[in-house]
Amino acid sequence: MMSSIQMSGRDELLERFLDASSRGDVETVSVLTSQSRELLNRRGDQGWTALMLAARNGHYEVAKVLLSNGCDTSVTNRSGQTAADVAQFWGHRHVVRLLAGGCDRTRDLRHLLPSRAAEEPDTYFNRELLDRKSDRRSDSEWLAAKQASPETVFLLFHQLNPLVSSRAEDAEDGRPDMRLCKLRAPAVQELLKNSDTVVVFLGVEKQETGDGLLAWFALDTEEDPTELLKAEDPSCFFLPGAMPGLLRLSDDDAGVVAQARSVLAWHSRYRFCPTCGSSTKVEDGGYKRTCLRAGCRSLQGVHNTCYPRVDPVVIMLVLHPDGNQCLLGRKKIFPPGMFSCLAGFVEPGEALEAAVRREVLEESGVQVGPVQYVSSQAWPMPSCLMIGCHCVALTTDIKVDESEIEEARWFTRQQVIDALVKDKRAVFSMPPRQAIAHYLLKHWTGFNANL
Ligand SMILES: NC(=O)C1=CN([C@@H]2O[C@H](COP(=O)(O)OP(=O)(O)OC[C@H]3O[C@@H](n4cnc5c(N)ncnc54)[C@H](OP(=O)(O)O)[C@@H]3O)[C@@H](O)[C@H]2O)C=CC1
Ligand SMILES: [Mg+2]
Ligand SMILES: [Mg+2]
Ligand SMILES: [Mg+2]
Ligand SMILES: [Zn+2]
Repeated sequence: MMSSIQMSGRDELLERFLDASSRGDVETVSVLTSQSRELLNRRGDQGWTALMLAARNGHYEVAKVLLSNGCDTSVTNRSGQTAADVAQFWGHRHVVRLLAGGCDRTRDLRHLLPSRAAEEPDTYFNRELLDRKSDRRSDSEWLAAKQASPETVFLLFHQLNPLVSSRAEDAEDGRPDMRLCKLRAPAVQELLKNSDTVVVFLGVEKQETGDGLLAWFALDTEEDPTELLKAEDPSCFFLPGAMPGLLRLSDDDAGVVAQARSVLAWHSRYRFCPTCGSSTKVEDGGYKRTCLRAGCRSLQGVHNTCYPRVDPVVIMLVLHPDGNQCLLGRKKIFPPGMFSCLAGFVEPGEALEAAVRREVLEESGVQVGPVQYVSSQAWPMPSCLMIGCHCVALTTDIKVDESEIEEARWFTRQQVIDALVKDKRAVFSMPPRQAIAHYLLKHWTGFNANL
């Protein structure tokens, strides 16, 4: 008898508590909460908690009192909805934001990520001019015949700098003003005779010509071949330095250079077997180096020492939780005034999302919540794959890692737009249009700006 009276007393208290929450009666909710904390997360007959009822009716102040008393935001009703889901469904955005601040912010912050672009961006270095024809790489007879063919195109590199000629007439701001020199077999005969010269098969032109498939190869020489090339176009020269020289090509040439330079750079650094130090032989049209020592471990099982390497790098535009600012940093080596996205190498045993969070925290002290992949870019310096992401910050205080970054700052959307259009009010300058950082910024501003 006693216990049933106690039970009904408790139920009555719960009824009053839920009713007050539902009506937005802050005072009653506060008083009852201080009397009995166990009411906070209890469900009523319908399976709803006080927080859900407050969320249903958009009672912000009630939700605040409940949260400040330690109410659990992860409790669900019979349909599996949290209070935040209820507030979201009924369109009470201020309550959604309040609840997101309490427990699972990730869900709400996701809304700040731009939606995917309708089309894949045609990013510099990504153009696939040639068909790589990887099935032909193991056909040494076919490759030899192609190398002897007078039609075949050879791209020459000297210490990884491509042979180019200048198109002075195009030397306007930002326009490509360098074109690759396409040599034919006689010009590279002497170099091909040298057994140290590595020749990489790049692929064939997508359009067939009269004699069938037109093949392209690339080779790199350590020795300066200028003497050998005297008979060729005297205006050709080796484009010095990776940056910014490699950004001066046409999109078609840049795509071929991305492929050729990365593979050639690998050959120049991996002459010997990385497992046992023995000599290696070049196979598969320059796409493989196999150890010559019988029994070497590199010849067994899955291994990554025989094939050209690619280093994944995450590059991310970090968005402020207010949705209107983004985090950019500058390295000492950047041109004055330029700020760009933070970036860093993915480490072994790390997912992309974890790499994004770690690198942003290391370089800026900012904690990152949701991460979204956007698009990628080959970056042949020497063989990075830039993996472009947008992500949203959970914290906003900046503490720069000075060994990597000189300065990092939040910039508003308007400031990014000013920099994009090179307005005179611009407070920083954009990374070059050829860099995926530029695209990540541009795509973000296009998201809901009335450009
Ligand atoms: N396309 C674009 O828009 C952009 C491209 N990038 C490219 O991204 C790459 C990486 O960015 P970054 O910020 O430098 O990277 P991190 O932030 O990871 O830091 C670079 C440091 O990591 C070390 N490091 C070098 N190579 C590797 C590797 N393979 N794996 C792990 N750590 C390594 C080096 O240290 P130590 O010198 O002490 O050995 C280097 O100074 C760069 O090559 C850069 O050119 C960067 C920004 C924009
Ligand atoms: Mg770093
Ligand atoms: Mg970095
Ligand atoms: Mg790093
Ligand atoms: Zn070996």
